[in-house]
Amino acid sequence: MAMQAMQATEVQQADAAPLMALDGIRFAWRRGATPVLALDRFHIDAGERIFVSGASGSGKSTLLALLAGIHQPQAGTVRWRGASLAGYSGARRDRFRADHIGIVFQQLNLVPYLNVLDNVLLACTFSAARTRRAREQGASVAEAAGMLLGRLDLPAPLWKQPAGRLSIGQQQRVAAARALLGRPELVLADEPTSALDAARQAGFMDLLQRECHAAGASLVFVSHDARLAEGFDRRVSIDSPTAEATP
Ligand SMILES: Nc1ncnc2c1ncn2[C@@H]1O[C@H](COP(=O)(O)OP(=O)(O)OP(=O)(O)O)[C@@H](O)[C@H]1O
Repeated sequence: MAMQAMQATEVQQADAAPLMALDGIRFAWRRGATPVLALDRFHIDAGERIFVSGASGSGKSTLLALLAGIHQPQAGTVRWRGASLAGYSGARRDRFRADHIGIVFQQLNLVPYLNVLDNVLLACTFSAARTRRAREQGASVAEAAGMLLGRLDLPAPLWKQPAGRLSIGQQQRVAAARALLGRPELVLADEPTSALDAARQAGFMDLLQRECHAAGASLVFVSHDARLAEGFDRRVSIDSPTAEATP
């Protein structure tokens, strides 16, 4: 009975915890060097859309790498639904990322010689959980990918084209579809609009926010361009040395 009560309490705590919580974070590239990122508190609630601004070199990409479990801080805690990632091996962090996080990189990171559809399907290659959730979105993973591509204004005639032959704007939408396939709980975007003109930037921001909302995903979008912050639930600046990123 006592055990059942304890398990119930743990479940309640996990439910109450933010989706992701960074506390007391200090990250330096070399041991003993001055931290390039110092964040006292950065919490992400489920479904929340956060815009992170900061000057070039302020640590925005570093923050995303910590959220994605690519790097680990020298001090502080990174928790996912209340559970610390600190004891995870590299392989377990890779699996955690594949299962729960969609990433749109600054350089997009598409495989140029693979076709559009295969680039999107890569999201599920390393994750049974993403594959299962994608199948719930469509009759098959490929159908779910096609539905997403369609909603992102990439019609079927483009799907068999090598990704490297698409325009930058089209490639950005392919990268967004890959990040969203299989409904990850968290989407991270690292200045993916920097190569677009203002009108296309606005269009892409609308699409990304709309699709994250439809999937129930939280979104952390980093950019030095504060004009893109419209429509987000919260804005956070990481320019100050120990940014306090509370609502
Ligand atoms: N692999 C690395 N090794 C050593 N230092 C690095 C490495 N990557 C980034 N840095 C340094 O860490 C600091 C933060 O870099 P980061 O890329 O996180 O900043 P950013 O805010 O994303 O910049 P930008 O807006 O220009 O992309 C910078 O001083 C940068 O030079």
